[in-house]
Amino acid sequence: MTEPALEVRGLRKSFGAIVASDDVSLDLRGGEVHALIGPNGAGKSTLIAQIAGALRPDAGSVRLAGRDVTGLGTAARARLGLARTFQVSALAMELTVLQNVVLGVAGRAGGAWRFRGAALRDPALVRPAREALARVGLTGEATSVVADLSHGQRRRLELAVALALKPRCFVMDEPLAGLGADGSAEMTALLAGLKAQAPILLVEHDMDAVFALADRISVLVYGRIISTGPPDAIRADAAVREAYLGDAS
Ligand SMILES: Nc1ncnc2c1ncn2[C@@H]1O[C@H](COP(=O)(O)OP(=O)(O)OP(=O)(O)O)[C@@H](O)[C@H]1O
Repeated sequence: MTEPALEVRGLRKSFGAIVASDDVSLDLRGGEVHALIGPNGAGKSTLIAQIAGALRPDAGSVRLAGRDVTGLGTAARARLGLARTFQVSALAMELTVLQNVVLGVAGRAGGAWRFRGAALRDPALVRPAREALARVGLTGEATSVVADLSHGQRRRLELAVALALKPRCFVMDEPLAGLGADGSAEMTALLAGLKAQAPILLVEHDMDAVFALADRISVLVYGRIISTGPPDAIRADAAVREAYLGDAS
């Protein structure tokens, strides 16, 4: 069997008396969407922050494609192929759609900002940028300034920037937040197609989307994963219904 894209073992993180991650283990396998759900305060953000390298765990490990990255920060993990999206938008509002993607690729390749003009003409950067834009349906907006885009278009552009870097895995923080019904449906369809390229660890509050998209779901309650399985099994799990889904119905 191939290595999981992401492998989390025994993560622990406490804030004073609060145990926000309590011996959490999970993996993300090639080709899947693995959703992480749980009530407010269950520890989803804390877990994602440790996986992305923004927060140091008290104990446990994170492996990316078999490599132990527990001691590395966010930038190093990103360079190794972990794409964390939708947390804070890093788009340059005054630049065009295509420029944003090209400069994203150039930045990762170590290109300096002062060579921006050269980067924007370099076919080795422009080609993958255009491919990524096509993938998210923004080819027609390539020359639009980001400030003129709709919220939904900006979200797709963020995805294009991540995609152009050819990540090994995506860690997505509420990709549907703030999108209306149409935008959510569009993004959900896009994510369903993306997972073949790189698997997705997904935190999302929209349960309809989670159950439609996920191949597996892990349920986090008080910092612990109480169940992991395919959507049907999670829906039928009595402990999950009691702890979480029951609340919503
Ligand atoms: N920096 C911090 N200092 C102290 N307590 C924290 C900190 N970050 C998180 N917590 C606590 O850890 C627990 C888990 O919080 P976390 O934000 O990870 O949950 P969540 O599942 O992401 O919640 P939500 O769905 O509301 O975003 C909560 O009790 C929270 O108050």
